[in-house]
Amino acid sequence: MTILATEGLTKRFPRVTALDQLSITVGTGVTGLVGANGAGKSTLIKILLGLLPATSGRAEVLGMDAATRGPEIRRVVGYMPEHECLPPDLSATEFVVHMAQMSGLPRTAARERAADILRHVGLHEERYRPIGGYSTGMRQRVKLAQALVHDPRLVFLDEPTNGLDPQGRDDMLALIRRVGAEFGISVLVTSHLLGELERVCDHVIVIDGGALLRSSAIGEFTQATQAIAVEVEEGLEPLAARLAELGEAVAVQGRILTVQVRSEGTFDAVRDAVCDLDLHLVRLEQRRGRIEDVFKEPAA
Ligand SMILES: Nc1ncnc2c1ncn2[C@@H]1O[C@H](COP(=O)(O)OP(=O)(O)OP(=O)(O)O)[C@@H](O)[C@H]1O
Repeated sequence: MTILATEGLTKRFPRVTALDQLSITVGTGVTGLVGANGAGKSTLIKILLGLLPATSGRAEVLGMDAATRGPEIRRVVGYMPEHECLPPDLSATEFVVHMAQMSGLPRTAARERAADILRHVGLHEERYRPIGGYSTGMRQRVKLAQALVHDPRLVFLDEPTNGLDPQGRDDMLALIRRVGAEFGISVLVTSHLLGELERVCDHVIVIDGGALLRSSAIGEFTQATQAIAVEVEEGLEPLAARLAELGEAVAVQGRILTVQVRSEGTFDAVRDAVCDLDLHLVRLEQRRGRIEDVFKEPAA
């Protein structure tokens, strides 16, 4: 089922083309939107919400034209903006209750719903304290809670892991996975890091300079960008030669041999070659794809 689609979507600012003839289709589940800073991710989200007019082309969300039906779209879509937007003097509870009421819930229902959602995102006693004293991780959770409080069908999360430490990132990614899997809400989440989106997304769209670079199910993506790094005490060259003979794509970089994962058999081939040549293995690890690698791949 199509959740949103764009066709030839273009947005020109006076000095820059932020979106350039972008045509994408997004289905249910968790979809990652990846691109370097300035690639046009936030601009796309604002157009989809009906907050910014496109220069040309079309954008549709849940079957509604974003150019004319922004308020209706915003009623059923949650939005977690990238930038800091929280009132420091209010508590998380006061703020999220307010946002729930703004979306039309009566006060009692708004209070109940806010308490539930704040618990789901992992804010407990601290939800009664002013937001001004919160850590970045807590603030990101409040932003996520307000995006979910009106029980949307779809949420747009703009760089939700920004500014978080590694543990905070992992927690936020796990939360995003739960939003998609347990709450059944479709998610469009942006990041400039492909590696972190790989862990939570069903589908990934990569944009660069406002244009589509690639759109694939996550399986195809990781396969295209996966590699194994092998280090042995001695005998890296013979190992590389053996694997090349077997048809594997290998590259030696210093003490590390990189083998592209082209099929499930690649892991076995590396293991068997190391055994056959009687080499001492120091390291065998999976390399995650980096966005730079994807940028070198032709668009699918
Ligand atoms: N209101 C605006 N006026 C002029 N230029 C803008 C405006 N909004 C965005 N841009 C420009 O459009 C391009 C795309 O910006 P956008 O914020 O969509 O990128 P992004 O992929 O979300 O990156 P980031 O994560 O850094 O925000 C950038 O070159 C940006 O400077």
